[in-house]
Amino acid sequence: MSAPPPPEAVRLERVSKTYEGDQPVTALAEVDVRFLRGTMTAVMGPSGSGKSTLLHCAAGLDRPDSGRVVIGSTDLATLPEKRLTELRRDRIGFIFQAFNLVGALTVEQNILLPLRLSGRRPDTAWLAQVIGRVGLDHRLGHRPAELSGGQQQRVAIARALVTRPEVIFCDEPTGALDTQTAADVLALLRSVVDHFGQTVIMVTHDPVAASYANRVMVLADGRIVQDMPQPGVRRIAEELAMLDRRRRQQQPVPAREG
Ligand SMILES: Nc1ncnc2c1ncn2[C@@H]1O[C@H](COP(=O)(O)OP(=O)(O)OP(=O)(O)O)[C@@H](O)[C@H]1O
Repeated sequence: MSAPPPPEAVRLERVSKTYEGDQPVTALAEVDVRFLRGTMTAVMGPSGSGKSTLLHCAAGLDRPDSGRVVIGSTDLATLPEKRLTELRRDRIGFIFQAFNLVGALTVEQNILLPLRLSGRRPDTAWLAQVIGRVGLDHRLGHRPAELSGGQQQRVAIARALVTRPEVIFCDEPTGALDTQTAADVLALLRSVVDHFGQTVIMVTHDPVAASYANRVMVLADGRIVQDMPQPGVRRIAEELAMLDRRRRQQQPVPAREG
């Protein structure tokens, strides 16, 4: 019998990343973190604190200098480039601020693209469920340019869900949207966690967006300095303001314990 899957969808163990150059920058410094299955985590922190680097290393888009990234039971360091590409295609979903839809394809073709690229047939029942959930039933034949920003982001979410990925990485998924549309998209992401048991890891600057998450992590200078279970908007805003004050006074920010 094979071992049961680990409770976490993604695990980072002492992950470090330095960008070399005239003045090397340590973007991540021995980051240890686990993201449990069926949860939504917001990753926050000031500009340059390492959020995108963490997301890219965790998603296998970039390799850390040291430490391990494990998705499910797969240690990414053990995979050659081709297998890593396949893993990203088959087991991970991406939702970015720029929707990255293909303009020449219809909504339906965009949603099905990841399956086409991996030569897999769509599971029609699942596809119908995903399209229904994102509310795009009546838009399948349209091209992205004919849709609003919120609708385009819904297409990107459906495209990220169609392969039933183990984890969905989002980078400012609501950055380009107005308040109401952002709220709709966040509620949708929340519902895919609650209804489909997906794992969502979302980088955001917005305390309101972060308040949809089960957990909010704050990075500063490449380290996790705060890790809060279900904080409200007010607590998140206070933490960020305190961090900002400390940075302006050039006080060191203590790393979280544990
Ligand atoms: N390709 C690169 N070459 C050199 N330095 C880089 C590179 N990418 C990122 N950095 C540096 O690493 C640090 C962390 O960058 P990162 O993009 O992860 O931060 P971030 O928290 O996502 O910032 P933002 O909120 O502004 O997007 C920053 O100091 C940045 O300047």
